[in-house]
Amino acid sequence: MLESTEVLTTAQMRAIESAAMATGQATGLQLMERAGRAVAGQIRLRWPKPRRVTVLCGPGNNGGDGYVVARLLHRAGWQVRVLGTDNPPGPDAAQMKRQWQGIGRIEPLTLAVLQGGAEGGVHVDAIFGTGLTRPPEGEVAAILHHLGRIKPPLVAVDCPSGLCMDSGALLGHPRGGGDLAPHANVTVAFHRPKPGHVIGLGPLLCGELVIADIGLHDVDSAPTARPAVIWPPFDIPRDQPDRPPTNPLLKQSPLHPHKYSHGHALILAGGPARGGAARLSARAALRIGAGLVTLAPPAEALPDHIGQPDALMRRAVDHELQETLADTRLNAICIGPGCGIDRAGALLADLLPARRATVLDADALTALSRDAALTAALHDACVLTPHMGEFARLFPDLAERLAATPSEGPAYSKLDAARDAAARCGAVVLLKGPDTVIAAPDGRARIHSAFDVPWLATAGAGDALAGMITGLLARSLPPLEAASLGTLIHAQAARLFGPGLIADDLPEMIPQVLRALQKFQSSSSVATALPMT
Ligand SMILES: NC(=O)C1=CN([C@@H]2O[C@H](COP(=O)(O)OP(=O)(O)OC[C@H]3O[C@@H](n4cnc5c(N)ncnc54)[C@H](O)[C@@H]3O)[C@@H](O)[C@H]2O)[C@@H](O)CC1
Ligand SMILES: Nc1ncnc2c1ncn2[C@@H]1O[C@H](COP(=O)(O)OP(=O)(O)O)[C@@H](O)[C@H]1O
Ligand SMILES: [K+]
Repeated sequence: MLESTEVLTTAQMRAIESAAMATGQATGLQLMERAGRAVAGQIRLRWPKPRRVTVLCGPGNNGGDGYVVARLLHRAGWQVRVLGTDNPPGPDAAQMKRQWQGIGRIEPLTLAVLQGGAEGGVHVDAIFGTGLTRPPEGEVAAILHHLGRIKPPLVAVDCPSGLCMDSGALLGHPRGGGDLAPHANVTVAFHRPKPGHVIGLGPLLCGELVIADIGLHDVDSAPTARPAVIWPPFDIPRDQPDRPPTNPLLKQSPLHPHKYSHGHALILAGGPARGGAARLSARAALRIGAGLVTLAPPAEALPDHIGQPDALMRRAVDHELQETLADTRLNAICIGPGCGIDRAGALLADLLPARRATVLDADALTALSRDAALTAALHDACVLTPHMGEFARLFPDLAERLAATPSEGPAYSKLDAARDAAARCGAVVLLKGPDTVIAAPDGRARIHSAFDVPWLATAGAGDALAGMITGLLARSLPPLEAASLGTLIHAQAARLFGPGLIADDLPEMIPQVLRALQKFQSSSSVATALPMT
């Protein structure tokens, strides 16, 4: 069972550590001992019988953790080999290094020495952690490349070395490239995950991520703008002022709720023979709990939409929306899926000034990217749901920064890009992918990691997501919450269905996800995470 948690940037983590030390909560040495103990403990949990281990120690405090791991595994009967850099480390790491030197020797951290040892055994990567500022080079780069090639059982201390923990990028490597970087079986990180553990290459390179408690809870008063991560498989964050929403099915606002108090979603569809995408959105909006859903194609395409589901209402909307929007009960609009770019542009010109809660997806995003006046009319009740291609059309400079090979840390991240985009356009931006980042204009952000459901990348999945978010907006959830909960339910629906999923299955899985959420909420008052099997 995983719980949602906050993600801290490396700067925030350093601030917390400094505060802990400054207030006398813990010394640096104690924190390092706890960090090393946590890693050694995880290793012994996985390999209970002592065996050979090679600990690779870098020049900073990450290396200091490595010397602690070496000492504790030696004490537990392991056959420990240590390779380390010969620089003078900071005082805490120096102390840990001396303690190890009282037990065993330190061989130079070079590829030749590493290859010269007996093969096999567990490897511990304690070369670089949060202090990585530039791409590894020379001997260290050669060692990391070698580890990526031979793939030994590898335990990473805080992160696989070379990974930028703020972005999930490998410094010095083109984005997305990392075939020969170390792939850890398990990464033991401290106190809280960092963005790089859950976005970019992080999930690929970290393996199983274990967050170890090193006693920093009492000083957790990090600076502002903390993103909350929403983990798979499913969870409800707690103790957070910006916690994701409670299940709208349980939200009984008026005394005698009726369908209109559950909102009325309008899904704007496109011309003849292109209505499938909008129907998927409409079905998802209905299933997620909008009181009413109206599908609105142009008159000539209305006949395309006869048939199931009967719960869906249909009405023709041709070129203008003002008359339709005069019905103020229409409180959430979805525009884009299968809409056609020209039609989306024309309708947006009416829609955006009305300042109704709106999801803009697909063709609506392309229309936006072609018309600066439309972009200027975006407002804080809008949710934009671009994939990376659409994002690049809307925010080319941000996409370019995100695509550039990072030469120094902290590298520009998907989290930075979504936040910058949201601040710039004044709307919630949901940047899709296996690592979906959702950001609000005020800097609040959520990461939803769905690397475990690659089958969600299927045609029409985005249309279903747009519909889910629209349905939640109709239920009066604020835009950031609707986008977050929609993303969560979307991925969980895919997870429950399993491989073989097509987008049509997603709306049909929603009841099962909602039932689990409802059961959890009625039994535990949002205090603990939902166990999902
Ligand atoms: N600060 C603390 O109190 C704690 C820190 N801990 C550990 O300390 C780590 C952070 O320690 P540091 O800040 O010392 O940083 P690191 O140990 O990650 O490495 C920083 C060192 O490497 C050098 N360096 C950076 N990039 C390099 C490159 N490409 N090539 C060669 N040298 C490079 C830096 O100049 C610095 O000397 C964490 O990841 C964690 O493992 C833990 O012990 C818990 C407590
Ligand atoms: N590798 C992946 N693993 C998990 N989810 C993914 C992956 N790639 C994409 N997704 C998700 O699948 C959905 C695809 O949406 P989108 O790209 O808009 O597709 P479409 O336009 O065909 O509907 C998004 O929710 C996205 O976050
Ligand atoms: K490391």
